[in-house]
Amino acid sequence: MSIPINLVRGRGVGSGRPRQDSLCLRGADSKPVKEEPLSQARLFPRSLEEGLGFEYAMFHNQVENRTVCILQGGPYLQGIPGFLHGGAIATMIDSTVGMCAVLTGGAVMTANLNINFRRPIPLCSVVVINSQLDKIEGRKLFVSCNVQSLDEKTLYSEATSLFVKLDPKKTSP
Ligand SMILES: CCCCCCCC(=O)SCCNC(=O)CCNC(=O)[C@H](O)C(C)(C)COP(=O)(O)OP(=O)(O)OC[C@H]1O[C@@H](n2cnc3c(N)ncnc32)[C@H](O)[C@@H]1OP(=O)(O)O
Repeated sequence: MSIPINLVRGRGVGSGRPRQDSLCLRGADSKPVKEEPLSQARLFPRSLEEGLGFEYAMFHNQVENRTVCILQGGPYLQGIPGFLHGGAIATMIDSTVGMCAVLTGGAVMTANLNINFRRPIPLCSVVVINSQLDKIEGRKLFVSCNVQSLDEKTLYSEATSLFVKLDPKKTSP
């Protein structure tokens, strides 16, 4: 039986154009004091020049509630010389499990993200992030993932996450 795999979008999600609906946070307590668009705002993984940062494509399986990301981290994402920065890995893990949660549950936000970094990821290598929805409890979606080499011989990272569906009765971010 063939399983439908939907291409979410090549080279990241979103158009790459600046968003017009962001809020500006000002003041010592960082509370939003005035709503105004940030014309330069753009999706974080899309914020670096092509080929230098996050190069990725995501695929979502609606039947199995799984999202797969093929990722190549470019030279601007270096942490320890020759290897990807842990924050860059966390960004793409959050984005992949987030995509899985959004396509399953709609408007959600990351409430918790736990990552075990098992092996360093060589800069500019291609890795696969496999995520799946584990369970739903009320507004809570639990999504886990692993990061592996293309040949599946190397396990680079594992993560678990909790996403919470936004409550329309509460103030949305
Ligand atoms: C497509 C693109 C994908 C992009 C992916 C990237 C997504 C992101 O990075 S989002 C940015 C990072 N996340 C944030 O900034 C979120 C900040 N946190 C918040 O806004 C809120 O805490 C939010 C929305 C997560 C939950 O708030 P709220 O709706 O008030 O939920 P609340 O009523 O407190 O809790 C709901 C349930 O979740 C549980 N819960 C909430 N937070 C946590 C937590 N951190 N750990 C464990 N459980 C939690 C509560 O215990 C409660 O459980 P139960 O229903 O069993 O009693």
